[in-house]
Amino acid sequence: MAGKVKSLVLTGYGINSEVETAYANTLAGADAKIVHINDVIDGLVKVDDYHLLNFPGGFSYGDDLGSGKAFANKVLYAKTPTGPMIDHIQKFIDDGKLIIGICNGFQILVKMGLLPAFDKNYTGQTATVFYNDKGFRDQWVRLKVNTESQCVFTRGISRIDMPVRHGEGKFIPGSQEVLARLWKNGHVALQYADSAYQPTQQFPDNPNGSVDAIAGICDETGRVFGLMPHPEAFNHITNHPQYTRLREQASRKGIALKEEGDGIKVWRNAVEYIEANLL
Ligand SMILES: NC(=O)CC[C@H](N)C(=O)O
Repeated sequence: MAGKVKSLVLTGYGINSEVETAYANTLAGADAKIVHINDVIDGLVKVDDYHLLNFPGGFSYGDDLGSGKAFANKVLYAKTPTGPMIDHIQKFIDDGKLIIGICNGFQILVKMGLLPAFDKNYTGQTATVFYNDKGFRDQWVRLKVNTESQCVFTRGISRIDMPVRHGEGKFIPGSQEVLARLWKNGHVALQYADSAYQPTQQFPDNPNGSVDAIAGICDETGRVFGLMPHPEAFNHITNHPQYTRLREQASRKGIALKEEGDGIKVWRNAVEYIEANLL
């Protein structure tokens, strides 16, 4: 293995999860750097120098114009000294690199048109993430992973728990055709699930009313991934609301509970992929 996985965590006005997201990257073995989007636009930092690009959660630009919309437009229309920022992102994807968008980051990717993306066409919005059916939600959710999906970040995971904290997480594809293609092409990666880890439309297991209980999707390469729940917020087993029960169950069985939270697996998968394919 030559060198270390380099991960860029974008921040900007109103983003609030960049430190946790960088920490998750670090736990998974990446070298993470938090960078303000304006430093990328000014050419002080080049996305090209990194392998993994993180769009973290938050309330960018106060959620004005709809969550993520202003930040998305900034990425779409900003010019760096070496050309439009979006061209650098397109090159990043073409070079086989990885992008993850979490919560506000997912909203940004959707509103930029990076997700959903078909036929490697990353322009034009084909879905939205709209107001939750029942207002802002701050809770843990169970997620069923679509093991048929090519998503690199969810490899080897069949179910996972994570918290959500958002008011605009209702994923709505722009048409039935978009929804059908998401399923047919293995783009649906995560669905909100009930206690048997079956996908559900029932509140609060499905916290926002997302169509087909969709909580996360990827593109056709499996290297661009976005999700509403926060994997970075499950970095240690004690984050889990059932932690004491899990600890008792484990001690009854005489097994040691592993310390690391399941959310870190998402970045471990990314790091493993980059080490195998890009270093
Ligand atoms: N935690 C977040 O990233 C929140 C996203 C967005 N501000 C919303 O409320 O929907």
